Amino acid sequence: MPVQAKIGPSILNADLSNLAAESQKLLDNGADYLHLDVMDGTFVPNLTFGHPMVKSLRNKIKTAFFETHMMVQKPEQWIEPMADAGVNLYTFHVEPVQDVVKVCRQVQESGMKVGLAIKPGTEVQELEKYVSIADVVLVMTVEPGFGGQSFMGDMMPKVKWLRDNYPNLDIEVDGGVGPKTIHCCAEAGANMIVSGTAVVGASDQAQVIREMRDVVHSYLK
Ligand SMILES: O=C(CO)[C@H](O)[C@H](O)COP(=O)(O)O
Ligand SMILES: [Fe+2]
Repeated sequence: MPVQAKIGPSILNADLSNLAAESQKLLDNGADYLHLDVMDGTFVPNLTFGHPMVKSLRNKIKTAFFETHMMVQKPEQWIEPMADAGVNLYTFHVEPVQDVVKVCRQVQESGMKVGLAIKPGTEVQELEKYVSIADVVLVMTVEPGFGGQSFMGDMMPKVKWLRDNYPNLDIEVDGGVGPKTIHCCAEAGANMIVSGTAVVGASDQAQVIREMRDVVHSYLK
């Protein structure tokens, strides 16, 4: 099936004390899914929230598609709690994991889709052996850990390599993506766009989301 253009705002830099309202606003403004950044203070030098928060959010927002971006040292540890919390797509980094295939299977057996993420320093070919089992691959365009960083355009060859080799793969980019950087992401072949600061901080969220989706759509064959 041909891939679709989807915009998934990251709530990392939103007002987390008001997460349900902030999330609902993003969805009302046209977000296709929510990207929830989970950090454990070990895999990355920052700490956010875990499954209790995601479960509370799910209790308020029943139907939206939730992705958790697991920036954690032991992704296998959080599969069951996140499935129970109502997560739809469990995206984890391959770097700290010994047996990526096994963790992918565990995620899928728990009822979630599985995404595989790579940090800027990781070769895209690392993903090649897992593409057939992954539902989504995520190419980080900043060093994971913090929102509001500058987009790394030199990650685009990874996206292009994936799109050239896997025309029907869901390819996600995350980090510093907004109206100024969406064109090169879309041209390289990304179709799932995570955008935090540029969307959350916009005076007209709906317009920014629509603009980015239109740009991605224009590059899809
Ligand atoms: O995974 C992340 C950081 O590790 C965030 O999803 C990402 O940084 C989004 O925020 P922004 O668009 O502000 O960069
Ligand atoms: Fe993220």
